[in-house]
Amino acid sequence: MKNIFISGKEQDIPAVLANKDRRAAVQRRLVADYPEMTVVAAKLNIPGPIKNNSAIKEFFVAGLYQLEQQWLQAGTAFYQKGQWLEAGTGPERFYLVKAAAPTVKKATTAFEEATASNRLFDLDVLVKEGEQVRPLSRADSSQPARRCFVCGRPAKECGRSRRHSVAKLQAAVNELIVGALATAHQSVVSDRLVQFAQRALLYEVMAWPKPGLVDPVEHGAHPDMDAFTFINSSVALHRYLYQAAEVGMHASTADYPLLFNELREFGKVAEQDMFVATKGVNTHKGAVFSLGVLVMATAASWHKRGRIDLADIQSVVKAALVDLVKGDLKQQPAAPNETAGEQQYRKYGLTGIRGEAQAGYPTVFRYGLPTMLKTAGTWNTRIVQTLLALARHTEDSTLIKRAGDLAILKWKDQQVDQCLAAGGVTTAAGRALLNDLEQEFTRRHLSLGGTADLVILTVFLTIVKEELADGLANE
Ligand SMILES: CC(C)(COP(=O)(O)OP(=O)(O)OC[C@H]1O[C@@H](n2cnc3c(N)ncnc32)[C@H](O[C@H]2O[C@H](COP(=O)(O)OP(=O)(O)OP(=O)(O)O)[C@@H](O)[C@H]2O)[C@@H]1O)[C@@H](O)C(=O)NCCC(=O)NCCS
Ligand SMILES: Nc1ncnc2[nH]cnc12
Repeated sequence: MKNIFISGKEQDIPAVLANKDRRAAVQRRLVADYPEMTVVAAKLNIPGPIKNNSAIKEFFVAGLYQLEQQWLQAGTAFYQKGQWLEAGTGPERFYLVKAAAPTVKKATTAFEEATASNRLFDLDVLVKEGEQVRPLSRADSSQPARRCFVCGRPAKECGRSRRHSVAKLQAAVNELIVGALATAHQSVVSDRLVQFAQRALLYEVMAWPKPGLVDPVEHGAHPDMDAFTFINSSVALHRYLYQAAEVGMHASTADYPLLFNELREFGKVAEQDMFVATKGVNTHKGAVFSLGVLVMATAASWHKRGRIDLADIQSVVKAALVDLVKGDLKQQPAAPNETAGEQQYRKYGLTGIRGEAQAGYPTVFRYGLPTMLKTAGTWNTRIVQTLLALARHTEDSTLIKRAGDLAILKWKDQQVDQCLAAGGVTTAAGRALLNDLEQEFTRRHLSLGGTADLVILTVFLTIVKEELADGLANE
């Protein structure tokens, strides 16, 4: 296990005593200046000479975030009134809370007792007694005394008798902080994956020109939606994307097909959320499925490896979807509300999005990602160039459905080849061809809806690689 105590500046007794005086002065001033509020002084009990470093500071801030959530949820008004995060003597923060001191004390004690690592917090609730300011004790409100985080006996007993060596105390604190930070990192990574996924949804619709797709300039191939419909849809998927990240992040089993079944139930609700947000228009049906799968797989892979590894993310997808085609698509007579994907499987044997997904999105990994990673310039340039690369290699079931004929794939490939040969979006000649093609798709009511989903997945993985790969390694 990592040892957090290898860094940090050792403190001597005079430094600790001087800090105690400084704290007492601040507390006296706050209590005098804000008589209508209760003052809370937050610090940590860190035994030994090292009392602050980046891990200790991060632990302190993450813990107090939980305390603040607790107050917010209880409807308790509060605000911060100064903090010393960098102090060598340990991080400290002061709060003003709009509630009676005994009520605040109950809440802070509950926080200190909520988890093993929260026992390291020392939250003083200050009251005025005559001219003196003193912290309320747990005994004042008949609450159980603080317990030692090494042996569970009353902490005062262990402290007075110096029952445990500094090395032993530090080892216990180390274990608590390392464990708590690993949990905090999980929720930071989940939050970031959700942000990346929503950025991917929004970046894709922003890029222009995109033949057969909605962009901010034109949406002739999709008259029932525009860029604003996509904003509504992307925002509505927030809760689902977080659920997808959490399913992967807390995977207690490598039974990935089971995780996929769990995700799919959330996905069905998300699809309904999307239809409510778009007033019945299908903006992101394919993306709900595919982006949910990738967010879950990225979280599960990070949880397993403690770092970002694109090849491993792909193998988690393959493991999770191992039975998708067999389970979803069966050769059977046409059903009344058959989807385009089901119909194309029955008529042509095409496995569509399910086949692509089950194989671990090979089109994204083989064509999308390499193009996006090597294309320089703005996101617009990278996305449109990637759209072309993906379109060239995708059997887009939305395109086939709109054309009603498989021959459309050959025509699409020829058009894309011409654009790419002219440099795609990176040259004036390529852009002219792209503009013409956008008009042609509109005129013929053709769509590249399935390819758009693969663009979204590629943007997501690119952001994961470029913004998460080097940060937040889960040590
Ligand atoms: C597995 C599902 C995706 C379900 O598939 P389903 O059988 O319901 O539908 P499919 O027809 O197979 O395709 C679904 C969407 O997948 C996208 N897609 C198609 N081909 C590919 C491909 N090769 N690679 C990647 N993605 C692909 C495509 O989505 C885009 O197109 C949408 C616009 O198309 P459309 O709705 O047809 O709209 P219009 O053409 O405008 O309609 P008309 O005007 O003609 O009426 C756009 O939204 C893009 O996203 C396909 O649409 C999954 O949904 C599923 O499992 N469903 C079952 C329920 C469930 O479990 N849901 C939860 C999922 S976690
Ligand atoms: N920009 C877009 N236009 C049409 N369908 C899409 N599905 C996902 N993105 C899309």
